[in-house]
Order: sequence, then C-alpha cells, then structure tokens
Amino acid sequence: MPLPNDEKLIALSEALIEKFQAIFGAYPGIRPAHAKGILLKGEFTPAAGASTLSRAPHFASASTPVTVRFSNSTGVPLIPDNDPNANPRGIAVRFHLGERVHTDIVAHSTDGFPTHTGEEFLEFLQAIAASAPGTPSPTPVEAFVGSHPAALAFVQTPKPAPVSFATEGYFGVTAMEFLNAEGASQFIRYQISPEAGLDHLNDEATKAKEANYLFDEIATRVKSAPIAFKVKAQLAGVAEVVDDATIHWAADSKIVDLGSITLTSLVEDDAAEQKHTIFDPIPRVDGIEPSNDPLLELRAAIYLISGRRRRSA
Ligand code: HEM
Repeated sequence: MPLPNDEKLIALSEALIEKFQAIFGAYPGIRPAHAKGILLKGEFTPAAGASTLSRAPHFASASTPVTVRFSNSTGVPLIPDNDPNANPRGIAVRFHLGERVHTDIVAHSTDGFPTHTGEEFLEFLQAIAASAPGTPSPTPVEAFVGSHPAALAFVQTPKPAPVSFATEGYFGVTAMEFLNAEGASQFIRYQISPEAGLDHLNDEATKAKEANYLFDEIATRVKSAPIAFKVKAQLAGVAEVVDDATIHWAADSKIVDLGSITLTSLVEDDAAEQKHTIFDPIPRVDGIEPSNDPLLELRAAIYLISGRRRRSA
C-alpha cells in the first residue's frame, strides 16, 4: 500500500501518533492504539446476494481465508480487559485474496465516532491529555465535548464490556462505495455481528473479571468450537451523508447479509505476526471504493507509518 505524498496529511498523521504516545506511553514494536490484541484465522463464505452489490472477488469465490485481530482500545499494551477504557473493542479482518493480495475491514464496537476530521480528533486528544485528574472544571475535555455534540454523543454512548470478543458487535463506521458488475454504486457501512448473539457484562460483573479474561476466553473458545460472525452491509439511502463518520444513517436503513466469517484457530507465532501485520482502512480492491470520508485517507497513512515503525523496532 502506498504512503501518500501529501505533506499536511503526513504531518497530521505523525502528530496524532505522537499524541497517542504522550497519553498512553511509547512502546516500540506495539501499536499506539488498540495495542493489546490477538490474532485468529479461518475463512469467509459469501452470502448469495453479496455479489449483486459488489464485484469484489471475495463475494464471488466459494470461500476466502481470513485473519482477524481482536483488540482492546488504547495504546496501553497490558490494559486490563475489565478496564472501562478498554472499550470500544476492535476487530480487523484481512481477506487473503491471493499471494500478497488482500483487502481489510477495520471496525470497532461503538456505532459512531467522536469527530468528523483528523484535525478535530487531534484537538480532542490534546484536550484529553490536558485534563489529568485534579484539573479544575471545566477541564479542556469537558470544554471540547461541550462544544462538539458528536464527541459528547460518542462519549455518552454506553460501552459495556463484552462477555467475549465472540459476543461483541462491531461497526465499520466510515462508509464504503460498493460497485457491482454493471457499475451500479451503493454506499454501505459494515457491521460484523456475532452468531453467538450479543452478550455484555454489567459494571459489577466486569469489575469481578480477571485482567486477561477476554484474551483467555477467546483462546479457549476457538480451541473447543468455531467462532462465527455475520458480515453485513447497512445500505445508505440516496439522501444519506456518506463522508462523515459522526452522522448516523436512518435507524430503519436496510441491512443485508454479505456472508459469514468462521474462525477455527489461533495464529501461530502471534506476537511476530501482530508486529508484522499492518491493517489498511482503505479496501484497495476492485468493487469496493473508499468514500470521501476524510478519516479514511488519514487512517491509512497513520496505520502505515505506525506499522512500518513497529516492524523496524
Ligand atoms: C482520526 C481517527 C483515527 C485515528 C487517529 C486512529 C488511530 C489509530 C492508530 C494510531 C492505530 C494503530 C495502528 C497501527 O499501529 O497499526 C489504530 C488502530 C486501530 N483503529 Fe484507529 N484511528 C482512528 C479511527 C478509527 C475508527 C473510525 C475505527 C473503527 C471504525 C478505528 C479502529 C481501529 C482498530 C480496530 C485498530 C486496530 C487495528 C489492528 O488490529 O491492527 N480507528 N487507530
């Protein structure tokens, strides 16, 4: 994947990586966000209707090998799984289309995002960094959410800890444009829903859990039975805003099934593979184009810059 030569975008990407490290600490060789993770593998089988929406190859093949990384939020490598800041959880899915050819979905467990742009997200992180416990109220972060309704809505969205990574639902948030064989366009947002059903813990039950409960559970679960998710597309209506992750689409938007992910084992050499793997929020596959959401190009640059540093650490 290419690194863009837009100097402003690169400078913003570097500033964001530095801000994550200022808040969470710098850990060479580890992701500055979604630091604690685990890799599993399996396959994706498309649903019958998927190829009528997109001509992407994994919607036409009988099955495609996948690698999935589940993660906790924050750049703290050993964040306890029952720490409230470990939400939202992350999922990154890599579809292996051929020798060194792949396309990814990167999603998290809250349906939304606090800011429309990366510049605003940097301001949000700066406000968080300047609001250490003991800072007189209104703290910079209180002032930020007070003047940014989308950030307030995101902060106030309940984020309960899941019973398992396999009982959590995940949202792609940034829209993609599907193109089918006839060239017809449909904007969509991914949703990844657990076949085991959504299951979350209340605060008391979360506090009683062990620091590694989710990672221990998923490793045990996959050894005893396959773990399945449905990949779905929420379809944008014609009037829907498709370039702003803070704007929700109509609650009654049509949701269609794109296929199933079935995970059957852990990835051998997990630490080395996590270090090497760089997920890409831009699909870079025929049949799925990124929308004009400004977060996409920025995140692609950030994950690549950060991933290259991680590989060489
Ligand atoms: C301005 C917006 C964003 C910034 C600055 C940002 C920043 C980051 C960074 C620095 C990483 C570590 C990348 C690496 O070292 O490989 C990361 C990973 C991740 N982000 Fe974001 N992110 C943003 C938006 C989002 C959104 C909208 C989502 C979900 C829809 C998301 C989900 C994830 C996930 C799941 C990972 C872990 C990927 C993996 O397993 O390798 N991020 N993000």
